[in-house]
Amino acid sequence: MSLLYPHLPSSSALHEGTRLLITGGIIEVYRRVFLFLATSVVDRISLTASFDEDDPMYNWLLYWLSRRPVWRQARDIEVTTRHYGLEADHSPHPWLPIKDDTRDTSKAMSYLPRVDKTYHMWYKRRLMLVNRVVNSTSTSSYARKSEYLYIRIFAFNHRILGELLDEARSEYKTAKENLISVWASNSMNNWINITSNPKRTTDSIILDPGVKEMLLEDTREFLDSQSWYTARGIPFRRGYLLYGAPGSGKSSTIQSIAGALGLDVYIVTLSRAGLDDNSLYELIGGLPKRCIALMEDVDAAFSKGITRSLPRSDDSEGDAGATEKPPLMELQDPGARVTLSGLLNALDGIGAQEGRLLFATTNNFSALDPALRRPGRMDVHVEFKLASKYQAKEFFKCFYVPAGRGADIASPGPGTLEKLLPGVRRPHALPAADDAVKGLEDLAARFAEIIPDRELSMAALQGYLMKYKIRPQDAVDDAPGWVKLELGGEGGEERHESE
Ligand SMILES: Nc1ncnc2c1ncn2[C@@H]1O[C@H](COP(=O)(O)OP(=O)(O)OP(=O)(O)O)[C@@H](O)[C@H]1O
Repeated sequence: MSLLYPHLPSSSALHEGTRLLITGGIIEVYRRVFLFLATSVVDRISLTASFDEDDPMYNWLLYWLSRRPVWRQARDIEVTTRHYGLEADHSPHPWLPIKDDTRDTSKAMSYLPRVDKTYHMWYKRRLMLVNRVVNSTSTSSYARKSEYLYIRIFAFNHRILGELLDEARSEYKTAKENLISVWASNSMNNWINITSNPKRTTDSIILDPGVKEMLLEDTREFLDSQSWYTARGIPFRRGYLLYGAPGSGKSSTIQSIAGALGLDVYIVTLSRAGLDDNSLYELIGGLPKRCIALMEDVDAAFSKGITRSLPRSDDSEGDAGATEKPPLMELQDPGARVTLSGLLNALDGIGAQEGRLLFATTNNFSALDPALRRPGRMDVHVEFKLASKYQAKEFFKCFYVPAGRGADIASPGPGTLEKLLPGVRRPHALPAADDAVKGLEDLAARFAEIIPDRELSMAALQGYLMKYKIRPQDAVDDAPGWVKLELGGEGGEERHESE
């Protein structure tokens, strides 16, 4: 002990040590209290909202963020070709140093907040913190990354957040005005925006007179009549079955209707691997309020065809049968397990989304189960046939004077007619607009005379005219030879000549 004694701290050193300890403790307590108070104050004067990437709002906000001037000064940013569902949006990006070339086929770029970094910016004179986070979930069977966006705004109430969301939504909607978004489901049963296409004008779809107008009027009227349906207790949904020849414009018509109504298209692929009755039910239940649900080639999803032998005259019986009998349909894809009754339930069961337009297409109408095509599920049936002479003529005109350019022909600027109708040989010199229109009319009429009625598809006509993009006269001159070839030689020619 006497040996240790000189190494023990003196009483004054002990005193100093204790003092230091207590002072440190007090400072730490103050620090914690300060932090606690600061956090409570910040929590009271700010609000935080989180957005999941699977939610459309996430895209609205990312698009809105990408167009803020804050990125001009930021030193740590993500440069991306992400398109937020606006792939075909070519509006110039305000803050990009590199100008997008519209002829460039590569994707447009934009700036974004980098993942796991917090950015400060001002919104309507309020401080706003933006943070993007990626969470990974992995189980033995799958690994998935999901992205979240956190926005903290210093404000006492939700008004400013509401204004921000409204602004983001309307900026996004404006950018999307001329586009339609196409959605499909992923293996996790979430709707993913796969692309967005420029709207196709209804003028560019050439159907028999009245068909397009009927479809447009019917869909518009349906969307405007929710209260009518509610008052009568009729489920507010409507199904359209477009059937007939391949390449006759079924899908294109649906696209143009979606554009005209401003609705997004949600593709339901019944043969998707891993899709079963429950997930189909869930998927259809997760459709937004107003949209077009599209089931293409609805018969082809089932390898044995929809051939249940039920009396066609009594569809209600067939309907009951659909739930009682085991389904006779099997899917081509062994991984997919949707049954007929599962499909019927998803279409009009309790979980079926109200307010949606369902479009189904098929090349084989008679292969569809009567229960699937009965009114209530498919209310409107439209047959798409091979091209008529009327369609051939109108399509020819539309092909050489794209929709919306008719006005240019009526009052052409310098050189417009040469550009629009480069190959039309007119009897009189340009720029006589009447002559140009007449020249095109004459060519279109000659073309329609050559095309046999209901023997070639519109897609085939389009494919042929594509070879004569700016040579309408040659397209007409060469048409007889092409028709002969298409219809299989002499027989084709005889058929044509006999008309
Ligand atoms: N009636 C039409 N009017 C204008 N273009 C058409 C028409 N029909 C077909 N086309 C053109 O032909 C191509 C194929 O058309 P679309 O895919 O709409 O046919 P579909 O009937 O859906 O074919 P499928 O049954 O094989 O899916 C499109 O590029 C489209 O522009």
